[in-house]
Amino acid sequence: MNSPAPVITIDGPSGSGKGTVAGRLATDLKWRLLDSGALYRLLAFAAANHGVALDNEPLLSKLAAHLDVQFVGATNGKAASIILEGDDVTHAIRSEQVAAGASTVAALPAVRAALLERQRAFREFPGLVADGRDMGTVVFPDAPLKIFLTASAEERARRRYLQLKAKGDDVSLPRLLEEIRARDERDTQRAIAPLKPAADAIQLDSTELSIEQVLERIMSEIALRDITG
Ligand SMILES: Nc1ncnc2c1ncn2[C@@H]1O[C@H](COP(=O)(O)OP(=O)(O)OP(=O)(O)O)[C@@H](O)[C@H]1O
Ligand SMILES: Nc1ccn([C@H]2C[C@H](O)[C@@H](COP(=O)(O)O)O2)c(=O)n1
Repeated sequence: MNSPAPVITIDGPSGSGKGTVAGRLATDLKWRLLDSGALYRLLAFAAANHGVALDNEPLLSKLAAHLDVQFVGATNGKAASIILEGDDVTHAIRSEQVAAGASTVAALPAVRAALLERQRAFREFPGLVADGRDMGTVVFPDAPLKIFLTASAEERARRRYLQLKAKGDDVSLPRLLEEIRARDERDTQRAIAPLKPAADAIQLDSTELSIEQVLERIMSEIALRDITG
């Protein structure tokens, strides 16, 4: 039997650097990228547009199954733009408000079930880098390399603060820390597919590491396992 395309999963809490590292890896390896958080963000955003409450599980799961979304320019690396129902929402889905909504709808089992196959469909040769919360535990349990990337909540809030400030947003560091802690709590405590390292994941604390150092560590794990697409 032919082996499926290899997958490198990168899971971890908000602000640990998953998206940045996954995007860089996908670009360097020339593999596809799955930003699974974007799907939950898109669903929360679409729910607000359609006036669907964030606890209406039957309607949200229908919306998730029929989400009209295109990742434009997403052959590898990050999608250049994300189009939802014809509108460019690339930047709009990145707010902390949408993130909180995403974390809320993500706790609903029917929503996760509706998005499962859509995520698995990203797996194509030469390979896939998948970033999220349950990539290694639920979506791609057979991935040959699983990374669980963490950093202290204070460092993650500081990174988010710098990121939003650079975009010109008016932000408060204590408020961001509070939001990060609330999201950590929701993502780790939910009953279904909670944020946790897979038993065979490599745990990497990036609090005191640069992005380049994180990438070097992951590249050495790829070489060690002889992973090729
Ligand atoms: N090791 C690092 N050192 C310093 N800054 C970092 C590091 N890793 C990521 N960053 C910066 O932190 C910010 C958040 O990173 P990123 O968006 O990749 O996190 P994330 O884990 O994907 O978060 P989320 O789950 O909320 O999308 C970005 O501005 C990124 O450049
Ligand atoms: N695999 C995933 C990806 C994301 N989520 C939820 C939980 C997050 O707080 C939220 C936004 O994700 P982000 O874009 O910040 O990575 O979406 C999840 O439950 N499972």
